[in-house]
This record gives sequence, structure tokens and C-alpha cells, in this order.
Amino acid sequence: MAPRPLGPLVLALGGAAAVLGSVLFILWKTYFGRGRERRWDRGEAWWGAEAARLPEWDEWDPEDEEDEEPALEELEQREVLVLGLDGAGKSTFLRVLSGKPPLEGHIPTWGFNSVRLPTKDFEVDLLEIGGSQNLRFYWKEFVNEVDVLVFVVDSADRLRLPWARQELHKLLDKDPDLPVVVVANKQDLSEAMSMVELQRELGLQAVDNQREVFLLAASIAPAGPSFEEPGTVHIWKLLLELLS
Ligand SMILES: Nc1nc2c(ncn2[C@@H]2O[C@H](COP(=O)(O)OP(=O)(O)OP(=O)(O)O)[C@@H](O)[C@H]2O)c(=O)[nH]1
Ligand SMILES: [Mg+2]
Repeated sequence: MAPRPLGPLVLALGGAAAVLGSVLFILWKTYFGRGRERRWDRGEAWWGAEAARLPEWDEWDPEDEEDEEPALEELEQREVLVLGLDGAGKSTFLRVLSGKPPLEGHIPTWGFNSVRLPTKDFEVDLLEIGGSQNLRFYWKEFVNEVDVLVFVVDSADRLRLPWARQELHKLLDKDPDLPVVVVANKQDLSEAMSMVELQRELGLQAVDNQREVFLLAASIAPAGPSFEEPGTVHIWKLLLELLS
């Protein structure tokens, strides 16, 4: 049977989706690309950069104006894409890394969400794209543009693990050289799958040995106060190693 030609509606929808994906990407690039910096309050982020100090009025010296402005050293940028099914904990990850407390309950990200974190040697831009079904279509548009992919999985969501696996493998196939950090989140929950189980169910043993794919256990925002498993610090340390 001859292949059916694509109807005009399908073509129009496909075109609109591609345009929206590009627009999202351009917005992100524009937001960060202009070097629009967020000023971190001391103590807001635990690696906090020193805030710039402006001179007081009585310290102002007109001769200073003639001095050439010192060139601001531009820090290099590193880009990290944060994906995973809705409710896995992506926004919580970004919040906790920024030194903010997790929000109560799940507030879905209807588009994208990003933070820029300064380090000694470079700045790290983390971009989350919402995990709801209609947004997953755009994920693949971004994977070739970043330095590392973080894929967050809800370790207690057994029912949807096959979906997570499918999406993860689509991304792995899209860019075979991209380092990937799979975060097995919500390990604090009693129904959470073990790391051995997750490695098997996510099909990670089958991934090429040469490839940089890591599976890390995490409890980014543990439900109980007494839980002592690692939060985000070990993920951040691995990211810094991969980005260096
Ligand atoms: N028990 C437990 N809950 C967590 C953990 N991390 C995040 N959560 C909760 O999981 C829910 C969803 O978290 P979000 O960060 O909003 O999920 P998301 O991946 O950004 O979801 P979308 O934006 O819809 O794609 C929130 O209620 C979080 O508090 C964890 O380590 N343990
Ligand atoms: Mg979110």
C-alpha cells in the first residue's frame, strides 16, 4: 500500500509545534545569552558568589570617571538540561540547588523554568522543561544544545516507569555523546524501587559501556524530617566534574 500523504492539518500542527519549540529555545538563549545576571544574596545559595559592591555617594571621586572601566571577566557558560516525567522532582531540584525551600505539593511547570548558578570557574545554566505529556515533544529539540542531561525519575512511581524508560532512551539515542545523569529521586518513600531494580527497569545495563551514564539515588525533598539519605549535593558535585 502506498504511504498516505500527510494531511494539511498534520503538517500545520507539526509546523506549529516546531516553531514553538524553537521559540522556547530562543527565549532561553536570549534570557541567559545577554548575560543578564541574577544577584545572589549571601546565604541564598550555599556556594554563594560575592555580591558586587557599589561605591557609596561620599566615596565618589570625579577622577574615577576618567579611569577606564575595568573589563569584567566573563565567566564561561555550561548548560544542563533537566528532564523527566511530570512530578518527578525537576522544579524541586532547581529550587533546592538555588538554596530555596521546596514548595508544598506539585505545581506543574507549563513551559520551562531555569536558574543560573555561579561557580568559581564557570556559570551553570539549568533548564527544566515541564514533564507533562504535551511538553515532552519539545525535549528532543534541546538535547543537542547542552553539555549534560539530568533525567529525574520518581523511584516510587512504578506504574509510569515504562514511560520514563521510553522517554529516557529516546533522548539517549538522540545524542549518543551526551553525558547523562539519571537521578532516582524520592528514595525516602517506602515504596521506592531499589537502585538494582531501577537500573534493570530503566534498561541501563544495555547502554554502551563507553557512554557516560550515571544512576544516582536521591531524596531531593524528603517527606520526613529525619531522613538522612543524600539530597542534591552529590548530584551537584558530579555535574561539576562532568562540566569541568
Ligand atoms: N517524598 C518526596 N517527594 C519529593 C521529593 N522531591 C520532590 N518531591 C515532591 O514531588 C512533587 C513534584 O515535584 P516537582 O519538582 O514539582 O516535579 P516536576 O518534575 O518539576 O514536575 P513538572 O513540572 O510537572 O514536570 C512535589 O510535591 C515535591 O515536593 C523527594 O525526594 N521525596
Ligand atoms: Mg516542574
